[in-house]
Amino acid sequence: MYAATSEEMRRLDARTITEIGIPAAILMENAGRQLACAVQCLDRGQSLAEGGMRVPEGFGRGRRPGESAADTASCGRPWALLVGKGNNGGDGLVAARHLQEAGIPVCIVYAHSPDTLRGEAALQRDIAVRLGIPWEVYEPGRLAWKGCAGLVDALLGTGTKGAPRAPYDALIREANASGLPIVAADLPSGLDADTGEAYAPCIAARATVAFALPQRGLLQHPGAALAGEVAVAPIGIPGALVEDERIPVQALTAEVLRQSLGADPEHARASDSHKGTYGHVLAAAGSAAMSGAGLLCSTAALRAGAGLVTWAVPETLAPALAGLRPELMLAPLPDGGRGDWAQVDPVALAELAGQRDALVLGPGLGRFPQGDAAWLRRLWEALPAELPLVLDADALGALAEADDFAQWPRRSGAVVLTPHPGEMGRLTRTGTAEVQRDRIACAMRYARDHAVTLVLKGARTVIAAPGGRAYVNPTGNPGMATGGTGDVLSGIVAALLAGGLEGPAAAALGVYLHGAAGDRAAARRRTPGSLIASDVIEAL
Ligand SMILES: NC(=O)C1=CN([C@@H]2O[C@H](COP(=O)(O)OP(=O)(O)OC[C@H]3O[C@@H](n4cnc5c(N)ncnc54)[C@H](O)[C@@H]3O)[C@@H](O)[C@H]2O)[C@@H](O)CC1
Ligand SMILES: [K+]
Repeated sequence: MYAATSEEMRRLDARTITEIGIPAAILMENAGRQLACAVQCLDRGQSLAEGGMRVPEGFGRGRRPGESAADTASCGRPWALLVGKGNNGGDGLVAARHLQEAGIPVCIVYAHSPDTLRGEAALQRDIAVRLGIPWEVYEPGRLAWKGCAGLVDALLGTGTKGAPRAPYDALIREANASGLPIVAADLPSGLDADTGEAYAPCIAARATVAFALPQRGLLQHPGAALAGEVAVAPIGIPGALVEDERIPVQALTAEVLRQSLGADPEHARASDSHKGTYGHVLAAAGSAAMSGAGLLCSTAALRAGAGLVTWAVPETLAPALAGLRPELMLAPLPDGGRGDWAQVDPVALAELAGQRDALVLGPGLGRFPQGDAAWLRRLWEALPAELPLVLDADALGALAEADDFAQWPRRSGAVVLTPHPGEMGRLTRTGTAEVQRDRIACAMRYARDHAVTLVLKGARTVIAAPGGRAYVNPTGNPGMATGGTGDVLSGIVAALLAGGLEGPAAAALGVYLHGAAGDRAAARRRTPGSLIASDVIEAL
């Protein structure tokens, strides 16, 4: 499912109106009707999914502590529709009419005088007046919130620029403080539609109805949390136009994996296959203090379906690591008796890797005292150009030391980088906060500029392909924020590369399976906090 920027959405709306000839009032009618439908779900004590609305994979959410299914039933109390002066407000006015028709009491609260509405929104205002729907204009501190069943946030939509100004700011604060369930029209007011960044203040919604396509900002935190459960509602924008717009960002689903990326989440195997069919991974990972990272990475590669996995280690460490996992082969590399990677010749590692189908480098390597970028560059140049490569953890630290990575010789094989936000901040020479501010754009830019597949980890991991497309993963849970899960992911991706998938497909499928395994593993435990990385491997 595509996720649009506000500019892409504006273009789609405009083309639907001008090229196809569907009047704007019809789009608004469809949007408002779907918004009313969501209110009716909550009014019946149902989630949007339970009420039959289309909630894509990963867009649902459980109830927060203290919430019950029944706490949204109106019991004769009105739903207040908070209406801004743009078209988002117009959607709210349409919803008010449909709710009144359905016998649900409503009242309209205009942020500004209703005289300020224009176009289709003004049309809806006039209809609401003729139908006798009660209304008032917001005055700070004067609203009787306690008498309401819930709120509809139709204040600001995709036409918003920057933080909500008066009177929206005060109204949003009062709405959040009321504790009432809020259904947001298109996106929570105060959310940056493109980045998912929340301005102060921002509506914290129980549910959001995204019109036609979800905004990009709904895919990333904090937007994803502030939107609550998200239903994506068709409003009449033709699918052919959406395809024609060539929107680069998609929410990852099993269907997107199969259709856009040619990767099968079911991982079916041909009956006449053999271990050679599934490739041989070389995992260069682990050191004296962090041998577990190497074990997790190579075991995950086995569980993810690699035909064979060899674990390369500095030779001094090999005796202690032999036999930890009987299915693994061990490749000791001369280390001058020091037991660390800094003494291992990168050319020797490249020779070993050249006989395999994919190399994963990085988990638990330890940082080298100096010159690690030079070490990595020597390896990069010694490796066969077509060999698929995953760089993770300490290998990314080494890469971040290089001033000229964009000028390194391009590889014909896949290169997948799997940074967490801190590592990404170092790779981009910005910082974690800057990366997190607009994760999707940051990942897309890096992938394009460096011709790599970039996996930006964290809640709602972003997979950006060198060709410009990006995918946002819905699977996974906070229990996976524990040491070693990253090592597991890089092992999985390496296995999928060795099995023959392209970089973006291997990365997207790997992230998806990793999260899904984490979800299964968390479901088996009493609290997600007790999840450990080995559980994720066992759940693969
Ligand atoms: N034809 C269309 O374009 C459709 C649009 N629809 C709705 O229309 C919305 C977009 O409508 P608009 O483009 O009118 O914009 P909005 O309804 O998002 O509101 C923009 C209004 O808020 C003001 N504003 C902008 N930034 C502000 C800020 N930071 N603080 C306070 N006020 C601010 C603007 O001056 C403008 O009056 C969508 O989100 C969707 O809900 C739907 O009705 C479907 C069809
Ligand atoms: K809104």
